[in-house]
Amino acid sequence: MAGALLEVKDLRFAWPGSAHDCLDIAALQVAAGETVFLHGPSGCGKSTLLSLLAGVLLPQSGRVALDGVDWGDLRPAARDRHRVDQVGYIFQQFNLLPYLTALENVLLPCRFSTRRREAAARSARSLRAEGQHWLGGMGLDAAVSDRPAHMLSVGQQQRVAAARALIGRPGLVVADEPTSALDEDRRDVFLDLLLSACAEAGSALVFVSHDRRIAPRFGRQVSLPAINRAAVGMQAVA
Ligand SMILES: Nc1ncnc2c1ncn2[C@@H]1O[C@H](COP(=O)(O)OP(=O)(O)OP(=O)(O)O)[C@@H](O)[C@H]1O
Repeated sequence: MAGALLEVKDLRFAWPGSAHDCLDIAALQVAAGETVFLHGPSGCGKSTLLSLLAGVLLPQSGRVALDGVDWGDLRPAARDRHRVDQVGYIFQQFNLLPYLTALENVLLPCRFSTRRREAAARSARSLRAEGQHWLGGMGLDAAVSDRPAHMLSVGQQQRVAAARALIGRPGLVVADEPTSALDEDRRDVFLDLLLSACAEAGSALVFVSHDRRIAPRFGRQVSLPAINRAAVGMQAVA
């Protein structure tokens, strides 16, 4: 894939103290703006792979490059900068700061990333307006934006986490099982909003879930056991 946004090549990763590789992936590429559904059974390494894609973990060998930059070539501070510039992360537990308001949570990446602050400032009259734009894009009205995160429902927190991932239009959004706490209707509404917001931002999306029913909503489906040479025998239960 020419000019892939995300490129994995000959990646091998073992958790410290483990005698076995958790992941051994010859190649995986994601194009700019592409939406990828990553699935596989519990424990097969989906969250570990997301951490490697986002430069939170480094492989023992091989290359993981985002926007042409190999995470392994960066010192820790530069890695943190590249991550906040280029990656929006939606965690399973959302990881909002509880005493900040919804809007303050959404604006956090702009505090730490000049690139995202400038991108946000180009798009709206003020950062506040841009934060509200992404909250609105995730179906949250202005009344929610000034409420502390700990006073929001689970569904609202999840939408705030998505708006925070999207502000400043990072190249890549990764989402780790963000729909696992939702019923089917709310899951579908959330996915509709997230997919349209990623399209508007021009962000690629790598979305992890056990729930294969939502797979057709994505541009591409990737079975982790199918591409992981360390996962002998896992494919049968994927
Ligand atoms: N911090 C850690 N230290 C050591 N081993 C870990 C750590 N985190 C995960 N593992 C191990 O790595 C393997 C892959 O775990 P991971 O959480 O990536 O799987 P997963 O596919 O995301 O699972 P699930 O669908 O249940 O969330 C598991 O065997 C797990 O025990």
